[in-house]
Amino acid sequence: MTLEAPSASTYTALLALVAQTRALMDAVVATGADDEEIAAVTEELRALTERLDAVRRPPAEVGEPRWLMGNAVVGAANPFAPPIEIEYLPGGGVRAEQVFRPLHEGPPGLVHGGVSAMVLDHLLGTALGAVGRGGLTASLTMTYRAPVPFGTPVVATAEYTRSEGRKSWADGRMALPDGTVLVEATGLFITPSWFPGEL
Ligand SMILES: CCCCCCCCCC(=O)SCCNC(=O)CCNC(=O)[C@H](O)C(C)(C)COP(=O)(O)OP(=O)(O)OC[C@H]1O[C@@H](n2cnc3c(N)ncnc32)[C@H](O)[C@@H]1OP(=O)(O)O
Repeated sequence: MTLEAPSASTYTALLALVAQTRALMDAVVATGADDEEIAAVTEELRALTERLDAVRRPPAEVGEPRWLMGNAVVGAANPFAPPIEIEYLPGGGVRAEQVFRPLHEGPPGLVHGGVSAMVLDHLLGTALGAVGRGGLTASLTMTYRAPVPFGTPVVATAEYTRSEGRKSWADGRMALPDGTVLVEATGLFITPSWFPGEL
């Protein structure tokens, strides 16, 4: 059985499910429960998974109202998404403030470099979308200057830099609130021929 696009009330219910699932994921990462308790919880989760998996919603199309709900960075319906809330800056560019969690760990106590790349990739793409230059990442170059901490706010920003035909570039970075730069990214995005004109 397949659902139509979720209604507003289903969407609200999904948000609650996702928030609870994020809490579950954090608990799984940190749990010190004994073997028996872990096995019992796993059995309950297996049953819950089967119930949710019994009905699937259709995949989203680019540009439809809820097309980013499953997105791994900003998706309201995706428990894996931190999620990042992106602010569009008046002078152009985008900004997101984020507190990463132990779920995003790479080296002990620090955020995984791939998570930083994922977040900055999305932010660069959003900065390009904001100026009508939406596209897919063709290359992404990361420079890691200092470890990204979790449990404390980190500020990510990005902006469009230039275009040549279907190719566009954007720069971005993650910094501590005092401006100390931790990670820098530059990306080339290409607008495929099938992309909608305005994103
Ligand atoms: C508002 C909401 C915003 C949401 C933001 C979302 C951000 C998330 C971004 C992503 O994560 S996207 C997912 C990861 N990326 C991909 O899956 C892309 C996979 N690759 C492709 O689909 C195609 O390779 C691509 C669309 C990027 C390019 O295919 P095309 O067939 O359009 O390229 P084509 O071969 O015609 O080349 C066009 C130009 O780009 C150049 N080019 C292509 N791929 C390149 C590459 N990888 N690196 C450098 N240059 C490249 C190519 O040389 C050429 O240059 P010139 O015009 O100067 O001759």
